[in-house]
Amino acid sequence: MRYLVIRTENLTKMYGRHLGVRDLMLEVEPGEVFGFLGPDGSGKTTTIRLLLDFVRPTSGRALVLGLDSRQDSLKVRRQVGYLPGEFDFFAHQTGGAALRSFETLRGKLDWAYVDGLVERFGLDVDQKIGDMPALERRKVGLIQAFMHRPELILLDEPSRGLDLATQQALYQLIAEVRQEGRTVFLASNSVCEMERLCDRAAVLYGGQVMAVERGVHLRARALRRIEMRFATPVPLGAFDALPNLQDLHITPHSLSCTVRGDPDTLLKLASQYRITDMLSQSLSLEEVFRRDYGITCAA
Ligand SMILES: Nc1ncnc2c1ncn2[C@@H]1O[C@H](COP(=O)(O)OP(=O)(O)OP(=O)(O)O)[C@@H](O)[C@H]1O
Repeated sequence: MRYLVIRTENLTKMYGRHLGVRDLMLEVEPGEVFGFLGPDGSGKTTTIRLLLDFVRPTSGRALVLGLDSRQDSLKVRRQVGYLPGEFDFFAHQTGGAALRSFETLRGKLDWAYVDGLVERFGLDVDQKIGDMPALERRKVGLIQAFMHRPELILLDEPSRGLDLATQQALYQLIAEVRQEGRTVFLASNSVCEMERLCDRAAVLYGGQVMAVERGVHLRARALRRIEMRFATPVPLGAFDALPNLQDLHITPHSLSCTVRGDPDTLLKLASQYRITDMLSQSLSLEEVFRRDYGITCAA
């Protein structure tokens, strides 16, 4: 069987009668940045917690780094890097002491690498975590997720609460991890982040995967707003047969519509008439996903 960094087979979690996630069939390849895109409550955190055996599946199973997430949960937790949605551990310790504590969990660390991360994120390692502002606590969370150079890093809403400099440092780090052939699983509700960082993204909605898109092809779902003016009257039904038009509004001398994907057929048909003016404007991916899945772009 082909090696996958994450494989889930009909992974389902019910919280009593309340759905967490249903029938997830995820396949994450080595070396990719895999996005997990969905609005709040769609099941992103539940999925990550299932992968780490913090919650138990109702049915189905997950393999992480080739290990069964339940039977080998300790090995999985030791080997992966994980940024939880909220990082609130070691409140009584300084940032530096907390990072050292992770060595017992994860085995010998390369401290030159860890110190480099501390410097890049600008963390004050002498401050007690309990006294830190939320941003500094997030930095501790990020550093501990990357510090042991894991093969797989699970990030739950990593940009939440970050300032621009920290976000840039994070994006750079993710790019480096990818270059080294390691894998990142990134849960986020930001389409912008997905498009920017991910090789592929699964779109999660209501606990189910709606689609898996290549990052660059997130654009293939693109929507374009097109407006045209015509010198001579155009029959009102002239464009009715085109399947990829939405919001079509036509008068004898003008047309406005939203085109999904390639505008070629519209342009060929319209060119039968004399066009005096034209406007084409790409709608953002945010708008694309808002229309498709009701997802909004937070970043
Ligand atoms: N412990 C729990 N008990 C009952 N329902 C839960 C529990 N944890 C999560 N849920 C429900 O499962 C669904 C998925 O939640 P989950 O937190 O995984 O989504 P999410 O996409 O990570 O959203 P968020 O970003 O808001 O955490 C939601 O409807 C949520 O209310």
